[in-house]
Amino acid sequence: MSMLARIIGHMRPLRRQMALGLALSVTASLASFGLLFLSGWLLAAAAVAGLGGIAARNAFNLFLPAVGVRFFATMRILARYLERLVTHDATLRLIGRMRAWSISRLAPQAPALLARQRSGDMLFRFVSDTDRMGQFYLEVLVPVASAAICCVVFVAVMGAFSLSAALVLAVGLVVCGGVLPGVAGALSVHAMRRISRQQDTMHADLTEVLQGMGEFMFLGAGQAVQARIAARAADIRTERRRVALIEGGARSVMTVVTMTSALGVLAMADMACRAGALSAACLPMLALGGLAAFDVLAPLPAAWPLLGQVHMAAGRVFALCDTPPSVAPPALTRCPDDPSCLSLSDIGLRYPGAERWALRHADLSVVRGERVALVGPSGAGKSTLVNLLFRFYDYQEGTARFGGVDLKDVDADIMARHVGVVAQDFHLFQGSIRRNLTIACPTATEDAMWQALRVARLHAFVQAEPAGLDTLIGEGGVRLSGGQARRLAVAQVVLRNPAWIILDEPTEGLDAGTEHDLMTALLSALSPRTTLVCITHNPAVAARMDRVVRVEGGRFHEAGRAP
Ligand SMILES: Nc1ncnc2c1ncn2[C@@H]1O[C@H](COP(=O)(O)OP(=O)(O)OP(=O)(O)O)[C@@H](O)[C@H]1O
Repeated sequence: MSMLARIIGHMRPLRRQMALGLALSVTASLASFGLLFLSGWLLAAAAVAGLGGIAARNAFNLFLPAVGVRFFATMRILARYLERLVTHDATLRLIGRMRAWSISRLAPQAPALLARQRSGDMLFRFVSDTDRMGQFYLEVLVPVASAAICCVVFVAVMGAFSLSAALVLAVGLVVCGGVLPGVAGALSVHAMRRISRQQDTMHADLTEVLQGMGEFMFLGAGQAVQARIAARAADIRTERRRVALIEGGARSVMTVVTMTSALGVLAMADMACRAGALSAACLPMLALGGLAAFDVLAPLPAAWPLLGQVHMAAGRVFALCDTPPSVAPPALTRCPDDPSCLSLSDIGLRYPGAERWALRHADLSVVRGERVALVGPSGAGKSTLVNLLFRFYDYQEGTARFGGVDLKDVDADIMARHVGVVAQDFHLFQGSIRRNLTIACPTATEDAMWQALRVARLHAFVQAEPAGLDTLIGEGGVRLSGGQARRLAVAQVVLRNPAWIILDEPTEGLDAGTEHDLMTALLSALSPRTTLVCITHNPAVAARMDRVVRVEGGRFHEAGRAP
């Protein structure tokens, strides 16, 4: 299916509102035309009445065009206002729908998707590309469809007075509405593509710079990055200038064609008048109508290049959203019978595109209430256990059962209900400590929040802050130290009180005293039924667990049990 057909498919639920928007746009343009058309008649009527005295005044109906002019003037204002209201509302709804749809398609692909894509790129897809796809209705479909409908009406009205004038008008409208914008669009397509590509990369670069500003500075790469972004911005400016020149040129030629056509219409009407087929009073009416007809074409030079942009944006969004998720969703979702035991048997997991197996012939069994330390060299496959449990990546060999059901039948939402994780690269959200705790557990009371902070040994710090729970922690928790941020992540999990807790290096960045206090508070706060898996390089933390499992060569090796 073509890109535009797919966008139109997304517009289907809004079709009534969109059709109303188009109808209002057509009404406003017809009213505009009618206004000038009748104004010509009114001018002629006034002139005749002025020149001819009472007899002429009586012979010429001044009242009808005057009423018509007022009617069309009011109609134009009203229809234009309502059109803006309806079409903009429909566009915003369409953009909202496109965004919701793309998020629903992308969510099952994360985080495998993020391993392949730059986050700035993704942001651009969500914001600019979906915006542009929404503009298809407002800035392409409505102007083009409205122009096509109105032009047929204008030519028909003109034809009722003079066929030759209508023919001249039709030729002018086709040249201005079809040929010139089409040529301008074709000439600018290359520049538009380049702008789009450069913008894409620039947004991704900018996001990377904002996220890793410190690292760029440490690596002495700040100036090189700035220069790269400036070069892209300059390239975009040059291409924009080219597009503006092409569009400006098209508009200038359109003005010439408009004037020539209006003169042509006047000439044809004059000939008809001389031949006695038309009254002289109709001449100003047809001349002004001929001019007014071209107003409806004004948005078209911008609409064609935008169509190209919409096509590109839709291509990118659909390509991303159509990528099948790296892990197929369960055909039939099942809830674990007892969400506190895990059994892995002969598991083999290889990341997409990787040569090596992260886990191979791996067996592990963890039962309710156990406290297990996962230790082992860096890159051995410890954190891969989390990816496997949440099925961020699929395992290719063996069987895994969680709470008695096959892991392939449990989706990430159900897993999140039972398992709380503090990942190695945990993320805190912009805003306050309260907001971060509320995201983890929306129903948590203030007392529960303080209790969780106490277990995570963060309460003293939060109490000392003037804003307490409302202390702002900045983007990603930048206003917290590394150890404070990690303890807040631990507090989030404690607050959720899941049946399973997995902590990846929970004490990283903590001094020995705080580390000891945190583990003591955590172990005594957990219910004996809660299972705890601690991934750690710290022997002191491992020593506090019931069992130590060593991960090496992609396998789990029993390394000791507490007496
Ligand atoms: N998303 C990924 N895509 C491809 N390969 C990955 C990915 N995540 C991890 N790996 C690879 O899988 C192997 C196991 O990684 P894992 O993160 O499980 O190690 P780890 O034991 O937790 O290491 P560390 O103690 O350093 O955190 C490594 O060789 C790593 O390069």
